[in-house]
Amino acid sequence: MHTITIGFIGTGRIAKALIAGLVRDNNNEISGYDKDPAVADAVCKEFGITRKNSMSELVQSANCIVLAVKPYQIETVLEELRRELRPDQLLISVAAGITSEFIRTRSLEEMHVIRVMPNTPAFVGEGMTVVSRGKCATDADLAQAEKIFSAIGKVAVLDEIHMDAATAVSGSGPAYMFHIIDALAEGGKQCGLSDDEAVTLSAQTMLGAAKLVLESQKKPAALIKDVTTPGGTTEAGLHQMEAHNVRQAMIDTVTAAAQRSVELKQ
Ligand SMILES: NC(=O)C1=CN([C@@H]2O[C@H](COP(=O)(O)OP(=O)(O)OC[C@H]3O[C@@H](n4cnc5c(N)ncnc54)[C@H](O)[C@@H]3O)[C@@H](O)[C@H]2O)C=CC1
Ligand SMILES: O=C(O)[C@@H]1CCC=N1
Repeated sequence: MHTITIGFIGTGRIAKALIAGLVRDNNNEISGYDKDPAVADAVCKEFGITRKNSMSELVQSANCIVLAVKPYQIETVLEELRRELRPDQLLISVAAGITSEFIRTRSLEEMHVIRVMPNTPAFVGEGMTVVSRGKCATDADLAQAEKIFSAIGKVAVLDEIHMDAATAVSGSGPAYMFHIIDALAEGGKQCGLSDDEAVTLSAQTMLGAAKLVLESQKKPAALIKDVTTPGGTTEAGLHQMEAHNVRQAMIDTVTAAAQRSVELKQ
């Protein structure tokens, strides 16, 4: 199989989750550079990847470069990077809100850019990654990106116009799911479970429910019916969810995150 050399600029939290998943694929040769040497050191040692001492060193040795710095740091990184880049390299950005055109116009005119929105469950091979193609990226580039990210979970290819929505649902989504797991567990504790028991019951229930949605042909509303006995326990619980308008709270959560993604472009 063809080896892909992937270089990470920024080895912070999302890079770490991606690297943890990507090292399991032997076709990848991974390196990392972070301006904070302690951060780079820790990740490179933990996952046995090559630590580069400069951005220049990293760019020279990689055919796929992943920008994994904060959105506001992208412009500075590109200023330093553009002199080193080659048009045969693939530039992948995971930065929320930053468009592929912003990246192309600040790198090389003909740069092949792919914008990606991953999420932290990549760490355990259950990532959801949304991929979109920049102006000069080819079918082969898109296929390459799909191949890389399919090693760490599911991949969806969407037009870039949908990136704000994708960021709000699956990029930020794990945080909302952790919040719900924590709240479900807290309810369990208030009803007498220990902390560990409550978190296990809650998290495994989230996992199983998600799997059922993905693997059964049923819609969530039909699956709710399968759990709910008229006059039973689920119905009593669902009345509370409706009284507190949990559904609307989740919708507002996603629209606020998507709006923030729009603002990050400015
Ligand atoms: N954390 C998450 O769940 C997700 C984050 N993202 C995106 O990933 C990007 C990174 O986010 P996090 O990993 O959460 O942030 P982070 O702060 O944990 O990591 C960013 C890293 O970049 C390094 N860095 C900053 N400037 C640099 C430079 N000039 N050269 C080399 N390294 C530099 C920092 O030292 C830091 O270690 C952001 O743009 C974010 O929008 C996307 C999807 C999910
Ligand atoms: O909170 C953020 O802005 C980033 C993007 C998606 C997840 N974390």
